[in-house]
Order: sequence, then C-alpha cells, then structure tokens
Amino acid sequence: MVFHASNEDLPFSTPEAECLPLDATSENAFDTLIDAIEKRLATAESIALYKWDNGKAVQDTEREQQVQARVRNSAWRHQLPAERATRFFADQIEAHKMMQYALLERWQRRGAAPDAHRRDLTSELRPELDRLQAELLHSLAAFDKERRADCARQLATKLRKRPQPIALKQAMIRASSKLCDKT
Ligand SMILES: O=C(O)C(=O)C[C@]1(C(=O)O)C=C[C@@H](O)C=C1
Repeated sequence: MVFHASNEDLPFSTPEAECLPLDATSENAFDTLIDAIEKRLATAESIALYKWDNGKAVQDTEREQQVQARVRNSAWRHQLPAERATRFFADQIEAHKMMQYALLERWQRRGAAPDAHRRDLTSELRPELDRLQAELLHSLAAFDKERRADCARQLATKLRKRPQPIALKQAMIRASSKLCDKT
C-alpha cells in the first residue's frame, strides 16, 4: 500500500499495482538486454544444424575476429567503451559455442539431428547475428546507464525465473556472467 496522507484530494491509499515501481527503467533495461542475449543464442540450433550437415567445426576463429572488429568499431555509436563491448561479445560468442557443442553432443549420442527447417549460414544466419549485434550493443549501453548496486542478485533472480531448456539456461548464465562487473 502507498499512502498519500498529505493531500486530501487523493484517495488515502492506492493499490501497489497502480503505482510504477521506482526502478522501472532499470528493470526494463535489464529485461531488454536479457531478451536480446536470448535472441542471439536462439540462432545456435540452426547454426549447429548447418555445421552438422556440412561437417563444419563449431570454432571459426576468423569469423570471431570479424565479429569482434565490427563490435569494436561500432561501440562508440552506442556510447560504450570498446573494451566493455568486446568483453561482453566474447561472452556471447563463448555461450553460443557452449550451446552448439551441447546440441551436437546430443545429436551424436542419438545418431541423428532433428528434422528441422535448415537455414544457410552465410546468407541467412550470420546476417541475422550481424543485425542482432546493434540491438545487443544498444541494450547493453542502456543497461549500463541504469545498473544498480544489487545487479548480481537481480540477474540471478531473472535467470532463475526464465523457463528454458537446460542447454539454453547454462548458455544464458555463461553469456551474462560478467554483466554486473564494473568494467
Ligand atoms: O558464425 C558462426 O559460425 C558461429 O558459430 C557463431 C559464432 C558467434 O557467436 O558469433 C560462434 C562461434 C564461431 O567460432 C564463430 C562465430
């Protein structure tokens, strides 16, 4: 309950649900960033399927260097220090690989990959990752502006509340492991 005792025109109390929480902006920025992280990881299954079908290794160091060069060059556009942006992206890439390895291991054990729709790595999936990059950097910048002292506790609660398959959950934890660090 919130009391408005000093103003007689206002009702004596207002249900909490009608009042905006004090930290609504911070909550929104946090949720938006976690959604964007999840969106990037959601491409891991299609990418792993492409690699399974084409016998391609998960690790592609040259592509990672290209991704990080683009991140470094566009960080300023989002008022982000290049170091913060590239460290954040290193975590996104590691989490993406973690998820791909988990899926490939599962398909190897079963002896087959799912009969799902296939998408091309070069013409569809990587361009999608490139588009998501701007969304992630934008969300990271907004999150950093509103970051609260209890960030780590908030993060743990948010991750716990997301109903997700185990491989995605673990990848989300890896992807967000340094979000609340100072640098
Ligand atoms: O583009 C790929 O091949 C991916 O698997 C995606 C990704 C990434 O997260 O950006 C992950 C692993 C590779 O080493 C390179 C890039």
